[in-house]
Amino acid sequence: MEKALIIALDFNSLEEVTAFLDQFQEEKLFVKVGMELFYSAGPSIITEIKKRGHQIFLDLKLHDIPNTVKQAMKVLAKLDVDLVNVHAAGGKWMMEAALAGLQEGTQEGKQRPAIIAVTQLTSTTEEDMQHDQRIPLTLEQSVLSYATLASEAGLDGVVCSTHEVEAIHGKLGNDFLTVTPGIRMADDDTHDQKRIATPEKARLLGTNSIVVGRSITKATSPVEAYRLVKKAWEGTN
Ligand SMILES: O=C(O)c1cc(=O)[nH]c(=O)n1[C@@H]1O[C@H](COP(=O)(O)O)[C@@H](O)[C@H]1O
Repeated sequence: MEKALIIALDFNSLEEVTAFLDQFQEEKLFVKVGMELFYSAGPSIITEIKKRGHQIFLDLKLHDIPNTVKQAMKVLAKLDVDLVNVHAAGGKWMMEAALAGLQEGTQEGKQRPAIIAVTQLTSTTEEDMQHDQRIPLTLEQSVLSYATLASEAGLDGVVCSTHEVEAIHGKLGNDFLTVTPGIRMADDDTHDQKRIATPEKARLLGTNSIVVGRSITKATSPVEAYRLVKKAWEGTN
């Protein structure tokens, strides 16, 4: 997967998505469809976005017993998406089953969507993790351990914060994808995100792709905000 700036389309209707995308005219984007949009608009939202030529990260963060995740992935493979995800906390068998389902569901001659595992959410601090999940490790150790499991299961990469990217690439190589949300420009509201970085910092740390939602979608001018983030991410400012 090419390095990308992925816009999180956290809207709840096709109308809102269309109004947002129309502002970008012919420009081809990489967008993320998450739970809010998928649950409200249904699978046809994927066809609508694809018709416009955009790439899609379908972020449903599957986490269930291996058979359930495998069968769900088989169904998702029929949708024309480029990237999907699961929670690494579901374990290695579950991740192997997710990959197998995706492979089985992908039509012959078509490319299988890339699959990555969420490690520790970017809204989680080390203290939260140790207290709520009872994991007696540093946050980086936990992320690295989940990333190693995901790699052993044959997945293409992980969702993590920029703070763990160097450790992951150091252990698992630069081809193992790191997709990092929690991206904010220096003056932006951080909202519920805890492990954050600017797009410049993400680039310098070697992140493969960044995910940006509210800093673009809630901006007064989303197109202008997108251009600023893109320049910083690509190092062309
Ligand atoms: O899997 C994700 O995309 C994800 C994982 C994670 O650890 N943190 C995280 O914020 N996300 C998603 O990335 C997006 C970030 O949105 P903003 O905080 O608005 O930029 C949201 O759609 C989240 O669901």
